[in-house]
Amino acid sequence: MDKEKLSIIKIGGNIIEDATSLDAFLELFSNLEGKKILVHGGGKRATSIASKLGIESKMVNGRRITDKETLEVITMVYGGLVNKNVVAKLQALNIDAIGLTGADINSIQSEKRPVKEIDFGFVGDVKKVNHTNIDKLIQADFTPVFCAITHDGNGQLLNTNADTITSQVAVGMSNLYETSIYYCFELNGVLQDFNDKESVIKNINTDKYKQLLEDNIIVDGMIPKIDNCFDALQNGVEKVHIGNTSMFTKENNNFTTITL
Ligand SMILES: Nc1ncnc2c1ncn2[C@@H]1O[C@H](COP(=O)(O)OP(=O)(O)O)[C@@H](O)[C@H]1O
Ligand SMILES: CC(=O)N[C@@H](CCC(=O)OP(=O)(O)O)C(=O)O
Repeated sequence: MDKEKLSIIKIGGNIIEDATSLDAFLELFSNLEGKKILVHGGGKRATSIASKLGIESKMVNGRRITDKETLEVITMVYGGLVNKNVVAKLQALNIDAIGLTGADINSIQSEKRPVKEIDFGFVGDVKKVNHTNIDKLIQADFTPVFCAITHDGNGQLLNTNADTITSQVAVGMSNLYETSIYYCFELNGVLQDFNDKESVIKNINTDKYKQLLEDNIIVDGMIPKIDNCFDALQNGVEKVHIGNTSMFTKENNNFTTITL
């Protein structure tokens, strides 16, 4: 029997910072048919609030060095401020959303990243997604909204990149569903020429990716994002797309699809 479809949609920090695009996105998300999960970032907001508190933010390879104080900030910002506002806005759109960290219903367990050349502090690498518990919420017609926080099973919260949460939750849920990932951000897709917002690369496979990296067309945060896409596809996820906030609507066919 064919598996039922499940869409896992991620919104990045730039969308969260722009109330108009966030509201427009949430409206489209609320109209999306079928079972769905939302994952949100919020790195920009964490950086600005940390700065107001006199805490400097340090990123290495797109990942936040998370000391004890920074962990407190990200817990308040991702788990509280951003997550609860998104949930409240979805409730206003008649979506019965439930906000979660990975500690809630033991949904995402991770392991503190081992210290090698860099000590990332309280950053977690995902070890186990509890697809059974997450599915209990979905089956009850709740819409899970995940923030970028996981736990280690021993009472420690850990900061985990929202793109990674997305791919790992999708991999876990692909035990039960035919899963598709939509990474939504402020651009139309992965661009061939960063100065031309219409130069969307329609398809990227492993060979094309190698070439784009060599040519320095894909840089910065896009590198770990696409690495997460390939990881998801290699581990059971059916489809992965990168595009703007309306990419999952029928009218929009201008986005990037990642294939192996
Ligand atoms: N070729 C490219 N096309 C589009 N974006 C790119 C490209 N190369 C690098 N990027 C960068 O990747 C960023 C998206 O990744 P990321 O920083 O993880 O953002 P988010 O978490 O908001 O999705 C874009 O804002 C852009 O600056
Ligand atoms: C470990 C790590 O780097 N975690 C990220 C989690 C938030 C995130 O991923 O937010 P965006 O999607 O908005 O970038 C961070 O603290 O920035």
